[in-house]
Amino acid sequence: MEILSVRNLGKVYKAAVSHEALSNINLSIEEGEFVGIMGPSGSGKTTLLNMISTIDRPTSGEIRIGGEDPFRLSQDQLAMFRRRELGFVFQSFNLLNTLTVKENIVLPLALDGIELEEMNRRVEVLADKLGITSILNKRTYEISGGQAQRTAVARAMIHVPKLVLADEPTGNLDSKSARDVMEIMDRRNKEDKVTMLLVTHDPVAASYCNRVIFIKDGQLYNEITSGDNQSAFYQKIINVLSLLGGSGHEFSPVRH
Ligand SMILES: Nc1ncnc2c1ncn2[C@@H]1O[C@H](COP(=O)(O)OP(=O)(O)OP(=O)(O)O)[C@@H](O)[C@H]1O
Repeated sequence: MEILSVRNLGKVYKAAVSHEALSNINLSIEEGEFVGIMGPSGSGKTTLLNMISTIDRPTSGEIRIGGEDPFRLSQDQLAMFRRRELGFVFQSFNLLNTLTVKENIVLPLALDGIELEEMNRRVEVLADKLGITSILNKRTYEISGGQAQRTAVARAMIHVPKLVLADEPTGNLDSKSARDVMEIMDRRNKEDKVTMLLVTHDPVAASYCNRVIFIKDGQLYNEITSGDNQSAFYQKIINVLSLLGGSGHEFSPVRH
């Protein structure tokens, strides 16, 4: 089943000088896929993710998530749609530091009026899978960056969304924690069939995906799919990145 469909998508930022950040983007993501988006700085990755997240509106074209066009919904319906159908993982974790780890994770369920017992049951199962059971009652300032990101992954998945969107989820992590987080996302994708879309500069993170889509200057540039061998896929990613070019920090240092 197709979870995400993007058709002829375009985005123009209107300012004193208008800027066409994306043009004619077409892509489709099937249920259970784990897809990466890569491209040089300024190529339009965040713009694309913001529109799929429904945070920003396209200038042209169409986005459908689970068959629904979110931009046709009213403000209230859209807020509910985001809360129920999407899960978000950001580079900066976006956890509320007055709450405990557990309270952060159950927040989407609490907002939806799910009963306490059911919330506890779900959080226990997920915390066990993500290896964060022992920190559930800690405040977020008492945990490490890697633990914070695992907490954010749990929060993004607790309500079983149709699509989890991740923007540089390993951006603020050391290489060991980055791998841990990617392995956790990979396992949830494989075992629970969570559909995930990830924007990243990090070829190691991207090598966990089934498919990586490259964009350049606001247009689709190339797409590669993973075989069974993650190291070979990593090398394929590096090869496309070197063809794509780029001005600097975005493809280095290579953490391998
Ligand atoms: N709100 C905005 N107003 C005007 N131009 C914008 C706005 N947001 C982004 N842009 C421009 O659109 C282009 C794409 O930006 P975007 O942030 O999507 O790139 P990116 O690929 O995510 O870059 P990075 O990897 O550096 O985060 C850039 O040229 C950027 O300057």
